Amino acid sequence: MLPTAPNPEVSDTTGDAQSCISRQQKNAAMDIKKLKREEALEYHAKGRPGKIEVIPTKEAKTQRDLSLAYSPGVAEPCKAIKENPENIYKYTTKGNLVAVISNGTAVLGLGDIGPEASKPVMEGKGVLFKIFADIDVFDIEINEKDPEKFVAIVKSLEPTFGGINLEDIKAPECFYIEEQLRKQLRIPIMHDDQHGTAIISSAALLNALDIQKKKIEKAKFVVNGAGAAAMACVRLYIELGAKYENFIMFDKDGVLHKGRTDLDDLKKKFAVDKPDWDLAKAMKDADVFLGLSVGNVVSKEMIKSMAKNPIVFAMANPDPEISYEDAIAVRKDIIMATGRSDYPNMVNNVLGFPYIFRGALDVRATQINEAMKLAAVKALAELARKPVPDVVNLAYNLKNLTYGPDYIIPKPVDPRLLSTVAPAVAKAAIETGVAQRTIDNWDEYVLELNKRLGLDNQLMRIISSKARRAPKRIVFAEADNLKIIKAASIVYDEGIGYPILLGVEEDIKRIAEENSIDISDLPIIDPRSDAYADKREFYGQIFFQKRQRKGFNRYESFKRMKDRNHFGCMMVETGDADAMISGLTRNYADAIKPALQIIGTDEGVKNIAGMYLLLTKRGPLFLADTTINFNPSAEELADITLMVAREVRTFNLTPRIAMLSYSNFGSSNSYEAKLVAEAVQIVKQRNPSLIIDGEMQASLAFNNEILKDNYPFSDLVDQDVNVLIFPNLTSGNIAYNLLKELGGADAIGPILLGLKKPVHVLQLGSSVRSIVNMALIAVVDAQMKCKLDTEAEIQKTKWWKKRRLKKN
Ligand SMILES: NC(=O)C1=CN([C@@H]2O[C@H](COP(=O)(O)OP(=O)(O)OC[C@H]3O[C@@H](n4cnc5c(N)ncnc54)[C@H](OP(=O)(O)O)[C@@H]3O)[C@@H](O)[C@H]2O)C=CC1
Ligand SMILES: CC(=O)C(=O)O
Ligand SMILES: [Mg+2]
Repeated sequence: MLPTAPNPEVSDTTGDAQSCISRQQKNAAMDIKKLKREEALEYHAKGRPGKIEVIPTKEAKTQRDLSLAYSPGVAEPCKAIKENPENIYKYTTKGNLVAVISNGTAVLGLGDIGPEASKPVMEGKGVLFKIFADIDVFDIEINEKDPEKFVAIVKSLEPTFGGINLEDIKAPECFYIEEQLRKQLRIPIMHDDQHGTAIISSAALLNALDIQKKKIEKAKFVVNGAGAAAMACVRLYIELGAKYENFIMFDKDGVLHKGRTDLDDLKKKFAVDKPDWDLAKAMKDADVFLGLSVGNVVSKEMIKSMAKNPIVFAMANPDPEISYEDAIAVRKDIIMATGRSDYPNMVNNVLGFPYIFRGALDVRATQINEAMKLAAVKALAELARKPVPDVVNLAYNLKNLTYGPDYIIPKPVDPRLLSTVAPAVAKAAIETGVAQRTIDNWDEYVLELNKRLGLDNQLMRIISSKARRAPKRIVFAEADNLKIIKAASIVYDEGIGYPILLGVEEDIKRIAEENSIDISDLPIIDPRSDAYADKREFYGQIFFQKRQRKGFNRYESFKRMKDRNHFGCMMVETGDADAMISGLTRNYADAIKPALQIIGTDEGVKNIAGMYLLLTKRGPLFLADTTINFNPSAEELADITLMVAREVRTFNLTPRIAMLSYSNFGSSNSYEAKLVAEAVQIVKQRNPSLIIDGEMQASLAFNNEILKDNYPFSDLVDQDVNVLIFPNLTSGNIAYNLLKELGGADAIGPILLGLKKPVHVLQLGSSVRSIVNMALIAVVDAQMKCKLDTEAEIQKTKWWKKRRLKKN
């Protein structure tokens, strides 16, 4: 059976906006839960072990570079800094470098697992600093529990860093450590588990109280955990108006009560006269539960007993005090948040530390003070009440995320976080006199912040969200290959598409089993088996009709259907699938032939072409033709350019095209140079509004100053070129491979342009990641090409939804 059977019983995720959000988010949660231990370990181990590396920012290639970077040149900045220590910010990385420092005594909710075992978390924080705020990080794990000695070690690191993020250090030592370092150092210090958590949860709390129509002064709080995070949260809530007497706190030995002799001074402040109270008793009629302790210590009954419209922040990581599902199952009127990214309302300090440090570093603040923290709270709370940009909805596969019970705090991928929170923090630092630098032009500062985020990250997010919004059925023609099986299972688990595996069932299942990959949900089709004789017959007939006067007789036509590439293409052609991916194990020309014979080119397209998308540091770059046309004529080159321009627009980008050659604007009279110039003219005639110029050398395309000075007439002056069209296949292919291998750019492709339906052919030996990327492109391509919003299309995918629901 082929996966075409629609199933009308399966209901779609419609309903009112709220239930739609919850449902979609829950499905996303199910996908993430499938993350296996092995996957997490493989992620960390593969390639260069760990998650971060150091990359030089200056050229260091020639003898002269080396003399500048190191001895003798390096002595000059040394002397300049000796003369004026402020110069350290001018000549070194200090101003953008933060230390993430831990002794491993309170790592997530895992407890005292030691400095070595804390390193993956600290590296992870480094990654988040970088991707969300462009801050560089050294993670430092220190084998020292004694607070005095720990302070001395960290203090000695001040010359290196612009700021220090203390992390996962247990209470009460963390209080003393932070206090001492704040007193002794002149750079911003923040214990993230205390203040990052307090800031984020305060913003979420203000919004949750607003939605639940509760007043902070009247709210009754139960706090489980009395450590670093819990104490800082409670203190900030009190600053925001909560009352001391409305808190009851628990540590691992039970309620903090006045009869206990083991309490430190801070805990004593929250001790109550209720020695016989347990968590269950305290939860009755409470308005707010705050969990910063360990996983699974709160029961459904406790949640049931809370006051009307309860607020539950179960923030222990990785497992919350009570699961999202259990909490919402017993209370319809609840606002529920966890520290996890896979449920609604992620209340996690990742929403704060990158932006708080960005703001503090940019004005060279000497500390992170209360005003800066409160500014961050306000900025975050207000941001959640504003309309959500499409890119956030897309990233979470949602239609319309709006302020309400399931959205009380911005999502971590929200690009506005950086440009909202960092300026708020920087302004507060300036106003309270702890900034050593000021910012005069705030608009310019916001532009600068946005630039730091980099377009390439966002582009992949957009593509992946677009794909996940309407997943399509993808045939993988070479499914007896481990890389394909791995990629197909990722495609399925991440909701990118619905893979169909072609090949011998036994072989595919064996490979999957040997490598512990769960493909039990994925249909396997063996085109050679008797079970598909009817399909072969049906496809063979169509193939024969298409090719009978093009060299194929009846016998050959039917025989071809045993070949997986032909069978897969026929599936796409007849609507039994939406896209095909092949080519991992075959040469490119062989893999592409069936697609041309069966699917053919789009209306008005004479020749197909191949394009690569390179994710470079300066943004996405599209290169064509890299795979198909050996020596295109001027007319053909123009066709290729127009196809590329169309495709680039599907990524929501404006194409800015440089037509490359070895000469600049007629500087050579050769046939090759003139051909490119002619192609430019043809394109300009056919689409006068396109931003395009040439013929030009590649270096000119990226050197605006030289272009402006020497060729001020060019359409590309002051344009960021993002498309390179090559004069022939040789140059295109060589350039793409060089950029990929030596330039370190991530490459996605080759993306086939001009076919009527999406078939994509991988390069021999592509990695799992590039296969998944290709699947993303194939799904987006299929969405454009098969009018996905028709009822028939929706019906086709329901078949799959039913499988997924059954499985989960
Ligand atoms: N979502 C987020 O952004 C964040 C979440 N967290 C999470 O909060 C938790 C605590 O972290 P942190 O404050 O840094 O760690 P600490 O070690 O400083 O504090 C842990 C606290 O939990 C208490 N505790 C342990 N077991 C229980 C229990 N069964 N019942 C009640 N209390 C218990 C401890 O009691 P005792 O004092 O007696 O030892 C201590 O007070 C972790 O799970 C962490 O992942 C932390 C920071 C941010
Ligand atoms: C999020 C975090 O910092 C923690 O769980 O410790
Ligand atoms: Mg932490």
